[in-house]
Amino acid sequence: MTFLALDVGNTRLKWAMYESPQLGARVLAHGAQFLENIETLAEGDWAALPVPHRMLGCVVAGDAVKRRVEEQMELWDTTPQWVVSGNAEAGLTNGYDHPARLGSDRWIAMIGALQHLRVSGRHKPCVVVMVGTAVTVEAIDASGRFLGGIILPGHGIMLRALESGTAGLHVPTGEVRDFPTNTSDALTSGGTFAIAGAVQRMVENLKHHTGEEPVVFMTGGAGWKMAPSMSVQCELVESLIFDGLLEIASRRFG
Ligand SMILES: Nc1ncnc2c1ncn2[C@@H]1O[C@H](COP(=O)(O)OP(=O)(O)O)[C@@H](O)[C@H]1O
Ligand SMILES: CC(C)(COP(=O)(O)O)[C@@H](O)C(=O)NCCC(=O)O
Ligand SMILES: [K+]
Repeated sequence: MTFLALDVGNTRLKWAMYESPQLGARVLAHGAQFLENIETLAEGDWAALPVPHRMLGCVVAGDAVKRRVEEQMELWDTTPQWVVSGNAEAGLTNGYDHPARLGSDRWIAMIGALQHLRVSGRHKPCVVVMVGTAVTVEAIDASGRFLGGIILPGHGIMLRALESGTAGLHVPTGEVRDFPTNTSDALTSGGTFAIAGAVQRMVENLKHHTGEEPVVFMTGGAGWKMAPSMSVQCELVESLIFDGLLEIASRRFG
């Protein structure tokens, strides 16, 4: 029973086709497209794929984008199913004031993180960092309760905000340096330290709250860029959202 997993963020649509909707299922094909290229999927990347029997996805890019994705899925007669954040799912409980208002990508990445903790036999609090268009940093206690999380701008938005709000900050991308001595390095290091510092703060908050050192997972399109600059130890798991989608799919369709 083939299974298509979709993660539609504010910059890119990421997809993966699996042999079955089960944890550990073999990946048959995967890819990513910028949102402006969604219309190429049915006649491009997806044209030669086997028909997915089931589909599960998350979309945080708005209803218009969701409709454009569903149009491409008309290639098959597979019903699109989109995850929404709830009160509880797959061992995770939601501490948000309005659970359904939590971004579904955040909810699913946390479910993926709990799955990683389970298979490695660790019963610990964890922090989940997603570095995409925006950056999110979530805190989960050892019982699987999502306590809360923060949202900050990603690298691109930080740079664009500074460029558009100032006269003198139109410069090429720089390097991350401890003590930047030019504008390019100052901007690149500033963005990187903002994210690394926010994660460190959340780790401290959670450690203080639970009395235990949390496990830190990081994911998202720009996760690899942040990894060398993190000030706390963290595990880079590129597939966290897909692992979460597979976990949910296993329970719903498996
Ligand atoms: N090859 C790449 N293509 C697109 N974005 C990339 C790439 N490598 C790194 N990035 C960074 O990742 C971010 C997009 O990550 P992604 O996880 O796709 O975001 P979202 O889930 O919000 O769509 C971009 O802002 C960019 O900084
Ligand atoms: C925080 C987000 C913008 C992250 O989006 P992304 O960077 O993955 O494109 C998204 O999860 C979202 O729109 N959340 C809804 C608000 C909330 O989670 O509180
Ligand atoms: K995302």
